[in-house]
Amino acid sequence: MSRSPSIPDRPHRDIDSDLPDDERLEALRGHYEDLVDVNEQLSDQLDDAEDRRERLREKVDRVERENETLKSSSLYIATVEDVLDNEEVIVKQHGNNQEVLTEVSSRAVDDLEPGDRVAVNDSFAIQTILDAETDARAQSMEITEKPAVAYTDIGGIDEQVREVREAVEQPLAEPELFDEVGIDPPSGVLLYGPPGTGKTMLAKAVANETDATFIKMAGSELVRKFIGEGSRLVRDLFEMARERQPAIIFIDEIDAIATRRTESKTSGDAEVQRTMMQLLSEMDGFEARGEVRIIAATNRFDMLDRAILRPGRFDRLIEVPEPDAEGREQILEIHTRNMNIADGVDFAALAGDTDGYSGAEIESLATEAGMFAIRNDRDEVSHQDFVDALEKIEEDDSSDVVSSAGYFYQ
Ligand SMILES: Nc1ncnc2c1ncn2[C@@H]1O[C@H](COP(=O)(O)OP(=O)(O)OP(=O)(O)O)[C@@H](O)[C@H]1O
Repeated sequence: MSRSPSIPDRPHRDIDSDLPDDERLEALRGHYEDLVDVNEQLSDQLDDAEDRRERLREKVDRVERENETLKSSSLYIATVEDVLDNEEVIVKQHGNNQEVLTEVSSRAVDDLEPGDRVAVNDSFAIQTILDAETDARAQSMEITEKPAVAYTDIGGIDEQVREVREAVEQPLAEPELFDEVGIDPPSGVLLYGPPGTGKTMLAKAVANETDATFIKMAGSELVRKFIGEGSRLVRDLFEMARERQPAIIFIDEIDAIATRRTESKTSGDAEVQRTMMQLLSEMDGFEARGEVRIIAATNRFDMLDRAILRPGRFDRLIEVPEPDAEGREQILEIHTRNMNIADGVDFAALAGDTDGYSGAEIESLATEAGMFAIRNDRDEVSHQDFVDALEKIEEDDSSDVVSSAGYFYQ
């Protein structure tokens, strides 16, 4: 706090009454000038004090108003859509989907990100950012405005890319085609196949190509991490997609919530069952020609409850298999695009040596080969680096088997 300025001393002069008249007059004039000086200083100080009082009064008014608003009104929940440069954000109120541009303080703007849930008052001023704990929804969903995956980043599954484009991209990009012909596009697309073959990539690539928001939820997390909240979160997932449409909902590991019904009736099973029923009812009430498309993925097709495969639900099944030799070569080329590759690296031969490798494993092979080059002080990756990397991966894999077997038999 600034200290008040000190009050100037009252000017004082002893004027000798015996002085000749002209000298006394001179002394009195000097005294008068001192008085005028002090008067000016005091009047400046008074102006300053009045300014300060005005500023304080404004501050008190503002705090009182904020206090009143907080006391008197309920707050509404909204989602931050966009944070602009000039301390403004766009929020969308839940329920009526009204989009509003609102100002925030420079302090608060740094804490806000698109996708955050906030509480706003009647005039849409943001009062609180709902933290992650209040907001399991934010934690359970991964929302990406524009995923950085293109179709050209996906190798070896051209046929699957074509099918997904037809079932997901076309209804979003050219809905009139379906209107004209008078058919509904597939409601949901189920990608199934071994881990690491590009299912998530495919879903992200369609979102990217169609400028749709990508909203991912992992089935396994719904049943393990957000126990008791599964069905609410599924409802939120669809609501979020409608708010942000065009959107692609991607439910990974759908088998975790859509397993075949077992005989056991534990409370955990009942909870999973409720989550699945919510998913089915969301899908049944869904506008097939709308701007939200649903993709799910599983590595355990055999375990799925057939109820989710009925027409109007996941009615387009696309198998994403492990890549064949040609596919592996393409994937190797994709993952070495930004690497400094020496002449003489034979991708076709490497593809032949990696039978049974998934796309994800081929990506690790490329990274491992790069590590060999670095270890040997080279900035170019040679064919031998790939061969060494392959050997290391196979060794690591076989020691994994030994250790897991050891653990199993303990
Ligand atoms: N067909 C592919 N082409 C290029 N890269 C691939 C391919 N498949 C997998 N990858 C690489 O592996 C990573 C993991 O792939 P992705 O997450 O799409 O697999 P997934 O099939 O969804 O696996 P999971 O079933 O384990 O979720 C990708 O980020 C990518 O780098």
